[in-house]
Amino acid sequence: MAETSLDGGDRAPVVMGGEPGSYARSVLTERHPALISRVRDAHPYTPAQRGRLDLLLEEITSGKVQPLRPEAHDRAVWESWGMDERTGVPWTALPFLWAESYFYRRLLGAVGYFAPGPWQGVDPFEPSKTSELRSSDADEEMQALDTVALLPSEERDRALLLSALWGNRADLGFALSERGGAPESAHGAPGQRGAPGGAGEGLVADESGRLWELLGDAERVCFVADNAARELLPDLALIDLLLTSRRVGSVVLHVKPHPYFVSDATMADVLAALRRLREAGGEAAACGGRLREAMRDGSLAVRAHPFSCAPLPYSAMPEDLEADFAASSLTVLKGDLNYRRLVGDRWWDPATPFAEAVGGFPSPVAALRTVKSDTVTGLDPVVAAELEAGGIGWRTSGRCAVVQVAG
Ligand SMILES: O=P(O)(O)OC[C@H]1O[C@](O)(CO)[C@@H](O)[C@@H]1O
Repeated sequence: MAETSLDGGDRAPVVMGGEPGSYARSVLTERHPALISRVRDAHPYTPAQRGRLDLLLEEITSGKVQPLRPEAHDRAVWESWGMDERTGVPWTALPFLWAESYFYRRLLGAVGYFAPGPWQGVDPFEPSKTSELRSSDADEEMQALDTVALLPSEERDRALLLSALWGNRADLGFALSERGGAPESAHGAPGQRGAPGGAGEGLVADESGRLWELLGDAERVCFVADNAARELLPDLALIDLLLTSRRVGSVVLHVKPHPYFVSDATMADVLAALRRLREAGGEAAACGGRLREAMRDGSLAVRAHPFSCAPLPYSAMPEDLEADFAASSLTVLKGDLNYRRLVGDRWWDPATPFAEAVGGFPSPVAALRTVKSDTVTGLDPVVAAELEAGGIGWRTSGRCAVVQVAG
């Protein structure tokens, strides 16, 4: 099957993996091989596991896409997500989103994540997630919650929102790319992160006023998480704010059913983050304790839907997931990948209105995202022109962020 960037009718062209010199191509041809080397060293994998990682490396660098094994538990699902049509195609001839997503599925297969046996369920990215969770930066951020708790409510709320927003720069996959930004510089004190400063940096679209309005009336909120550790900690603090001070009745936290895109949060990561909060003392511990109670009484539920790891846009979501979002007053989507799936991973003109690009979602939806890939919408035309005048590097530096709302 030969796919082209124009598949999908009159919408903007799909971001393909192979465009020479593109960011997408660098992810597929540089970052993914680097990631395989890193995973090789993450755990004392057996010769068989290392052999499968080597084969995967060969396949993604010089081979063609291979299908999942016939006995794979999710083979039928991947067939329905387009695996058969793409089998035998060079990796760089695929849509970027599909290629990335399938790569992570194959990586887990190579280390035996799904197969019965001692390695089943062992997260290849756990060592890096854990070291980030235990870092002194994470300590400082949790201590900062003591100060934030003393702020007047409006300032406190904005500080927690911005903290969750810029927490999205703490993305371990992103850190592997030389062309990506430097996550370690992403974290100032909460409340001071609205504008890192300088050209091509900071909050380039801010519809947080509308977001707070929607939250004011919200009974139930779906919060679709992105990364674990240093992103999940401030996300949990924001969820705690919604459940306590903002009086949202219930929050459904969506996480990934298995490790994905290096640092994406799973249920195990939620539990690790809750433990870390509770061990931190002060306001962080109080927050962790409240969230633990909220999970126990059901006001905070966690879901891990298979479609959360699908290589497809949200417009293709199954009915049960759609019903979950539709039952919410608001869905908050964190991060770059969720953004790409929300508007479609396309070369939008960045001044295309966000709601037009979303095109329809079962509930009002808000995106909290630092910009780490080429898909951007909803910018003021003047801001977009200024950013584009400096080249397209701003789209992948992680130094710009957006808070955008549709519905
Ligand atoms: O963790 P986030 O914000 O979803 O970012 C992940 C992003 O990293 C990349 O893998 C590379 O930028 C993108 O493909 C993806 O959108």
